[in-house]
Amino acid sequence: MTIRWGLIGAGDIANKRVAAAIRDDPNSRLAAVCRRNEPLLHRFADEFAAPGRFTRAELLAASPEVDAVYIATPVDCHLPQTLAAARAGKHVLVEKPMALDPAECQQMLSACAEARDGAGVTLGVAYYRRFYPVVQRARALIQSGRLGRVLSVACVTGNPNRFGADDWRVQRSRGGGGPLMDIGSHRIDLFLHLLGEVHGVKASVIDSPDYEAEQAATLIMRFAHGAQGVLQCYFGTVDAPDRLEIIGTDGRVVVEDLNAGDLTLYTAAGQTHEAHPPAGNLHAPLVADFVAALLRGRAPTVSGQIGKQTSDAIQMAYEDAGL
Ligand SMILES: NC(=O)C1=CN([C@@H]2O[C@H](COP(=O)(O)OP(=O)(O)OC[C@H]3O[C@@H](n4cnc5c(N)ncnc54)[C@H](OP(=O)(O)O)[C@@H]3O)[C@@H](O)[C@H]2O)C=CC1
Ligand SMILES: O=C1CO[C@H](CO)[C@@H](O)[C@@H]1O
Repeated sequence: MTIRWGLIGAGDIANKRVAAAIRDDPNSRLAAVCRRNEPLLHRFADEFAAPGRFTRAELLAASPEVDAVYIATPVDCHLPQTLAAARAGKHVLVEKPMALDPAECQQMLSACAEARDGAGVTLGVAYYRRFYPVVQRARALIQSGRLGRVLSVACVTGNPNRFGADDWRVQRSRGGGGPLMDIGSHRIDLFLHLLGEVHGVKASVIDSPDYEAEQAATLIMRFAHGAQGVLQCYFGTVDAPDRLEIIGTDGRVVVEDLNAGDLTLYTAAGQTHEAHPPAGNLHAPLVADFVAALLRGRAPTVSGQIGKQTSDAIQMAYEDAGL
């Protein structure tokens, strides 16, 4: 069976990765695209050979030619567009962060559970970093006991863009926050994947002189087995740091650049280097996993419930920082 996708949002990430991931997936077809700018809509739909073209998300969602909707719009659109898709009985894979706050995530979960007269539709969130080979290797090292008792996982991330106040990513009403929402969210999902449930969050933020959202955020999180997660995230850095370090009582793992995938393992026996680069389009395993979930009747790896846990942690952080 082939999943006929409707893609809502045809901007940066749709153009760079999402449409190609759908086009290249053997069990998927890009059936329709939606954005409000009509000339750009046709240009995008022509490039990816999508027959259906819509300027209103609810019309795409209602199309009988669409089985599942991929939402790649600014964060404030995720809730209304998920509700429209769920009401039309369509499965939803939504970009990260899942929504502006946990209350919105809950509305999305409820709408998807109640869809199709209570039978429900599948909801997934695009935290694709779980599929990185280097992340899978780091998780296996933790689970094998090779690192001993894990004391902490730390991530540093930055985006060098100098965002202006008119960019949705730095407007609380449109992006929900700044770097914590935009790039910190990916790393919180990694912490959840590596360490389990979050038990508490302490946070501090630095305001930006140029826009409403924070420019920097530092979080210390407590996880289920007592380990801590330490997250630093920034907008306006000189380059794009993307570092992971795991410290255990018997071993330490350093991944200088998660997108490159080189891992160094330090143990009492010395250090070893391993290469686990991601293969091709980073969104391809995410789309393949969601399609497999639909075809096999299982939950996607990053379900809506899992995606909401990151939003819960972000809300705890903003509250602790007094925002
Ligand atoms: N997973 C990842 O690594 C990445 C994820 N993202 C996430 O993807 C999402 C989109 O980001 P990005 O592509 O950078 O954003 P852009 O601003 O580049 O693109 C947004 C797109 O959404 C469309 N859009 C906006 N409002 C509506 C609406 N009401 N109805 C239909 N279409 C609309 C815009 O077109 P128009 O104005 O014509 O409607 C545009 O095509 C965000 O959640 C972001 O966090 C982004 C980058 C990387
Ligand atoms: O990983 C990413 C790359 O940068 C983008 C812009 O800050 C993010 O939205 C995205 O999640």
